[in-house]
Amino acid sequence: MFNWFRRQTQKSSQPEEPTSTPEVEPTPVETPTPQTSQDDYLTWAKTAYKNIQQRQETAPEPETLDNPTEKPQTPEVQPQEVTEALPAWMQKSERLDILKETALETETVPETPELAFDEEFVWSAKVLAAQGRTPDDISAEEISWLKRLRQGLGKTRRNLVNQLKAIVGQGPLNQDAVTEIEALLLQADVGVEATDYIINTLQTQLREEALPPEQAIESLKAILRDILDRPLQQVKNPGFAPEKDTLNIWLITGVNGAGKTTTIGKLAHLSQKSGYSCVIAAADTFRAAAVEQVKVWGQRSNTPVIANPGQNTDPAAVVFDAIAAAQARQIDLLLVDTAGRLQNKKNLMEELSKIRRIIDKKAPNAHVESLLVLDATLGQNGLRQAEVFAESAKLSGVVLTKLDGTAKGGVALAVAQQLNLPIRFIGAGEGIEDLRPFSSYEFVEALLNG
Ligand SMILES: Nc1nc2c(ncn2[C@@H]2O[C@H](COP(=O)(O)OP(=O)(O)OP(=O)(O)O)[C@@H](O)[C@H]2O)c(=O)[nH]1
Repeated sequence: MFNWFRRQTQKSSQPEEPTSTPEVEPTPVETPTPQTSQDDYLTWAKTAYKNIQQRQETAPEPETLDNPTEKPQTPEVQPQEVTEALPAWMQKSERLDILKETALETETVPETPELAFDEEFVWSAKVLAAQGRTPDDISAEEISWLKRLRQGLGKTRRNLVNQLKAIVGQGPLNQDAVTEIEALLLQADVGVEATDYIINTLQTQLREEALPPEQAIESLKAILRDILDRPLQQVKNPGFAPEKDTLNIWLITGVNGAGKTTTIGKLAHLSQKSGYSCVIAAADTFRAAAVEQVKVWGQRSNTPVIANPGQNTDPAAVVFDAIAAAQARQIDLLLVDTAGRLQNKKNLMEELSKIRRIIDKKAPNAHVESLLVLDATLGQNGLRQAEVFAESAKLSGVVLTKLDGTAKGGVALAVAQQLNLPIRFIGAGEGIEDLRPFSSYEFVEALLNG
């Protein structure tokens, strides 16, 4: 079973436990170094492709959610019924119908995607090779995610980065170049603070030595990675895997529409397929439709949803029930959906601290994280909302959604620089597979080297 949460994504970091057992005989292929030629990368990619194909040929039937080959250890928790007294406006919800329809479609999404040996495969293989991976231990899933990430960031890359590369690649920065770069970064919602930092650092480096274009780009990449990774220096767990043998509780916050429900569904799916049992608490009781939507995603990800009947019930009571259910079944991860649309900061703060109190009382040894879901398409406006949540919710990280199709992918840098919060997961599509743990290395490569 491939553990997405413990995947090795940086050259320096080691996985804490083996991510997968290679089923093919290892083929000796040199790990590429920064000086590696395109030919060597191509050889590496071809070997990786062959290995993936061999593994797929020998693998059992692809797992589907309808017919899992390895049943996730989810308990038979019966969620309390919520449906009996739906208000008329909700019963007619077209959005809900669409969600339900698409839920059925995605139930048969195969675990192992078909891959073509194309330019995107080679690019993805190169990103993995540069992180010290070997062609024997990479999976089709990883390649497929990198392809999606690269495609998702295409708009930002085209709008911002190609021009940026052209300017930075020219050598020492004159004042005109600085002004141009500044404008480009601000347009991509990188934010004033991160933009200033990038320009000052670049200028210092390029003033000290006139770097050839390729090296200048490498410098730029290092600066961006540094911004994205800096918030991790102050956290205890640079990785973000649920701890084994303890209850992990992740509070998912964010304004409605940011992609909270979708993120919960995708996270539940990701944890099940990475070997962690999961339960969802539908504690966004402010809106009855939110509970229904979470239940649809519970079905999609084969994850039990704990909910209370009726509208406007006490979210803390739902969390209480969900903790009891999770403890009884020794669940690894409890995902808590919280209400986003509370009238003011005071209400939000009160509700979140009430949930925290319940957790402290009922599960004092639980490992609690609080993740803010942010819509990347909102750019700087999203950050202002984030500040309210940051004050209310003791946030430990951000999930950046909707990176696909936006030209504002630069907001990731603003999140790290302005909020000083690590990005933990990114969403690059509406499907259940379109969310993965964040890697600054892969993000910057997809942004600058696509
Ligand atoms: N393109 C794209 N769309 C996304 C992504 N994540 C979520 N969405 C879409 O964003 C819309 C809102 O997502 P929800 O998960 O319902 O958002 P929410 O924050 O729970 O908001 P409410 O449903 O209003 O409670 C849906 O149409 C999702 O399909 C993403 O990564 N990419």
